[in-house]
Amino acid sequence: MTKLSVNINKIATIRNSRGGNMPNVLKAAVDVQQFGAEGVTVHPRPDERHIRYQDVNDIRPIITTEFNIEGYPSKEFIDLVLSVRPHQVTLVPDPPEALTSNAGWDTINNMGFLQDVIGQFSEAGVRTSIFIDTDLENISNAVKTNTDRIEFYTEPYATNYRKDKEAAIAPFVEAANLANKIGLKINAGHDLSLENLKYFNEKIPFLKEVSIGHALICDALYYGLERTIHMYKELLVK
Ligand SMILES: CC(=O)[C@@H](O)[C@H](O)COP(=O)(O)O
Ligand SMILES: NCC(=O)COP(=O)(O)O
Repeated sequence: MTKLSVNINKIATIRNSRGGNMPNVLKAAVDVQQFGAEGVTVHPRPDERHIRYQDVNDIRPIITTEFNIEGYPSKEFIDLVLSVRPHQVTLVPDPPEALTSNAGWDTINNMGFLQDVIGQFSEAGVRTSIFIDTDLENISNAVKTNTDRIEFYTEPYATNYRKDKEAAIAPFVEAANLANKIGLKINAGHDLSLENLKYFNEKIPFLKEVSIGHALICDALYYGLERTIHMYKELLVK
C-alpha cells in the first residue's frame, strides 16, 4: 500500500485569511493522523502565507506518523529543518514568489548545491527527497546528489490525465523504472486527486508515498476530513 501524507498548508491558508486560530492547524495535524493518514506534510514558504515557521515547530511533537517538510533550501529553511528534525525533507526549487510549486530540480546545474544541502540533512539523520520531473537525465543525475528519494512533480500528469491518461502516465512509468534501477525510492505529489490518483498508483511501480493537499482539503469541504482521507486511502491499495 502506498502511504498517504496529507499536506495541511491549505488549512493554514484558511486560518491566516482571518487571523486568529480557526481552523486549528495543530488539531488538523492530529486529526489527519487519527483518520488514517500515514504522514503530515507542510510546505512553509518565505512569506509564511500559509504554514508558518512557528507551526512547523509546534507540529513536530504531535507527529505520531511521518513528518515531511517541503521547501526551497534557503538558509532559514535549512536551519528550521535541522532544528525540527522531521522524518523527511523534500527539496523543491521554487522561487520565493511562486504561487505554488511548478517545476522539478535541474539536477545537473544544481549538483554541487544539492550535494551540499543533502549532505547536511543526511548527517542530521533526516531522510531526503528532491522534487523532480520525468526528464531521464535529471533522474540519472539525481542519484549523484546522494538523495534517498525523488518526488515526482505530478502536475503534468494531472493536467494530461483528462485528455489521454495512457499518454499522461507513460513518462512517469519510464522515469519510475529508471529511478528504481539506480536505487532511488519514489514519492509523488502535486494536483493528485480523487479523479487521477487510482490510475497513478496502479501504474507507477515502486511508489512509496504520495503527498496530497489542495484537492484533498477541497474534497473535505463536501465529504468531511475523515471520510475524505478514507476515500483517498482506498485508491492507494496496490
Ligand atoms: C511540492 C509540492 O508540490 C507541494 O508542496 C505544493 O507546492 C503545495 O504547496 P502549496 O500549498 O504552497 O501550493
Ligand atoms: N508534495 C505535494 C504536496 O504536498 C501537495 O500538493 P497539492 O496536492 O497541494 O498539489
